[in-house]
Amino acid sequence: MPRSKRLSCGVQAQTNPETGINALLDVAMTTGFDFIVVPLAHPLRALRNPAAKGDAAFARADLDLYSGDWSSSVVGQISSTVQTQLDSADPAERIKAQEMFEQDTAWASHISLPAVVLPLTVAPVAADAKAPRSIANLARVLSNFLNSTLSMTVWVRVTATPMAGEPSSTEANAPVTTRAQDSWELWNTLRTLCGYNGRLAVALELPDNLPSPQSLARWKGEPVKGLFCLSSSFLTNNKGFPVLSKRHQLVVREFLEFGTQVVVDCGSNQFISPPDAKAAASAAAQASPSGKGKGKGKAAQFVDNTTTPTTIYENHLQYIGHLFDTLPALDEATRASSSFEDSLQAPLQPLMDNLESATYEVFERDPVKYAQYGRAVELALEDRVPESERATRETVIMVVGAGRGPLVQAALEAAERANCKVKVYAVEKNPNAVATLLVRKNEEWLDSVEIIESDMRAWNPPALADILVSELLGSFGDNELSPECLDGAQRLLKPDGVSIPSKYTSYLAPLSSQKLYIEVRNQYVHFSPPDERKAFETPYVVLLKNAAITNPPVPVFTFEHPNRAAKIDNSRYTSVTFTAPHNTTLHGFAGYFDTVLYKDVMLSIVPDTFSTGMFSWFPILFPFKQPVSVKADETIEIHVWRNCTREKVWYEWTCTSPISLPIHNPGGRSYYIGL
Ligand SMILES: C[S@@+](CC[C@H](N)C(=O)[O-])C[C@H]1O[C@@H](n2cnc3c(N)ncnc32)[C@H](O)[C@@H]1O
Repeated sequence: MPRSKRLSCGVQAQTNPETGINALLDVAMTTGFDFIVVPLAHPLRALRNPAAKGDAAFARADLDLYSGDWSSSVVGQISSTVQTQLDSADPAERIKAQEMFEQDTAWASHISLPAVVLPLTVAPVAADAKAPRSIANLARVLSNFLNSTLSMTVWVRVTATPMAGEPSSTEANAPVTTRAQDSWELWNTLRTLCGYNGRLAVALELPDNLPSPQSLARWKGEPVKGLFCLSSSFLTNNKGFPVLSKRHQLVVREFLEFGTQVVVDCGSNQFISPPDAKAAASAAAQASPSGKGKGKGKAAQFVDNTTTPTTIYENHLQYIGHLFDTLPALDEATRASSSFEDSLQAPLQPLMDNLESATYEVFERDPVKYAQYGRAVELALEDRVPESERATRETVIMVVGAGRGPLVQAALEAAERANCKVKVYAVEKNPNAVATLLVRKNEEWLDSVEIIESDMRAWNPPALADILVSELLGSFGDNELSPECLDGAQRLLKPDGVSIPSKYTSYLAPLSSQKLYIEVRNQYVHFSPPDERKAFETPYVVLLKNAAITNPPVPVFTFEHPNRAAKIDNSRYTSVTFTAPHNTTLHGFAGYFDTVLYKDVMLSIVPDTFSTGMFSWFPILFPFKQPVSVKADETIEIHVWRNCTREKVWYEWTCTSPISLPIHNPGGRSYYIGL
């Protein structure tokens, strides 16, 4: 099945000062690239004096390209000297760097570029340095820019380096007086100083020598918009084509799955376009009917003064295209849910609210959930009724919270498979869903099913049930009040009756995600009146994509049914600890659940035991009000409470190590589930 997201690939190349940017863009577009990355400053005018009048000529003339090309096909690169000089000890150098930065960004805004690249070099620091190099002034100047523009994204270009404690590839040769800096740390500092601005993103450069998979995994929670592949990282295969090492391939594929744009960085090679580059480009376009560089078998053209360029790095582009095309096919579940990736949803409240038709329809498309329920009912019937009595003895099944009837249907089919005579009661409190149930009874189920419009906690049944089937589970297991509803409904069950599900457990894991932190912060507008505190004291259902889970999830709360305790107490409290595998910044924790329907028939959204193909539930996010910096090997301690009164259930949560945060949602002041 084809992927829905398309590949977007750019090229970073030098322009010929004589023929200019339009020739480069023509050749890049003819090759099939989507955009080019070029310095904002004109190559011949880069040595400039921004303070001097008339120096605006530093830039490329905006007349070189149509405005549509500037705004869709060009990413500008800010002068790389700026970032180091902005924090120079020399005030004159600092001021000049600020002027250059402002000149670059003002010009980029003038020509409406969609993004600019800000190189952030990771220079080695003195081995005895207490802190990495300062970037405070860079962050201040950058913040001022980000707060003054509404549309442009800044891609902070950093090389992927080993994390603290891991040897760097250059360390062997480096003088002992210096140590390598960690680019993730530098980025983490920069985005923190810039107040987590949503238009600040990462352009990650893959060095020829890749750091460990663990070092690279940290970028999973960061907004990596661009992945820069150096032309020097490409090897030549035995057919003469450029290919990447296995490890590079793996990393590029992972980022392609994220929808990251790839940029082939041609380094400092000069690509000299001929004076009639347009003619050459259109000739190339004719040779390649799609005009998208599909010509086969040509070696990448290194263009120099003596060669007529028609394409640049065509085979490199084809190779990236090949990596994209051979990504694993998306299964039905992934395709169905891809539009929900990293998008926050309020958890359902099926008890307090009446679900809509479209919500039921989404549930009913799940190919796994109902099959597992059917299997569980079938096994329970076989266990309860001796084979000789199955055709004659009527077994009572109650589906409580029947919705539009998929579990009723699954139970009937299970009974048929088990050759068992059953009477099914479908209990539902949503009158709109009951209307559908009645139609299905009249047209499909007839006398085998009775429809009861009632709250399951209030209905008085004509007979007790052998099997009580329900699906009242949320992403955190108990968060849609399955415990309270089933405790109220277990009167309907025979003393030896079976509840499906019989047990469910919630899990949590620490999470790092700039994207989700910013999304939560932006939620304040959805509260009336707008309220940032509420935004951070609300859990959200979210299909996690641009998020890094730092440690495997651990169990939190378990509920079992029926619950025959003399006094039922569904309040819970637990604290869980993790050891940070590396330096990171936490933005909350992810919640999951698994459930035992019957014996070994399970459903799970816990990553390690996930029920493949199921898409009824996404994880839940419990955000932290403020990012929490954690050092490798430090203890992360998270506390969660489930609180109950007669009217409502709510969670409170906090973190007490490595720092303490205020308790989130005390008394359920921002978020609760109504009973
Ligand atoms: C998550 S939906 C599941 C619906 C259906 N069983 C399915 O799998 O598609 C939960 C259903 O339980 C119903 N429900 C929740 N609490 C209930 C209660 N106390 N009594 C009766 N129905 C309830 C809701 O209206 C909703 O239709």
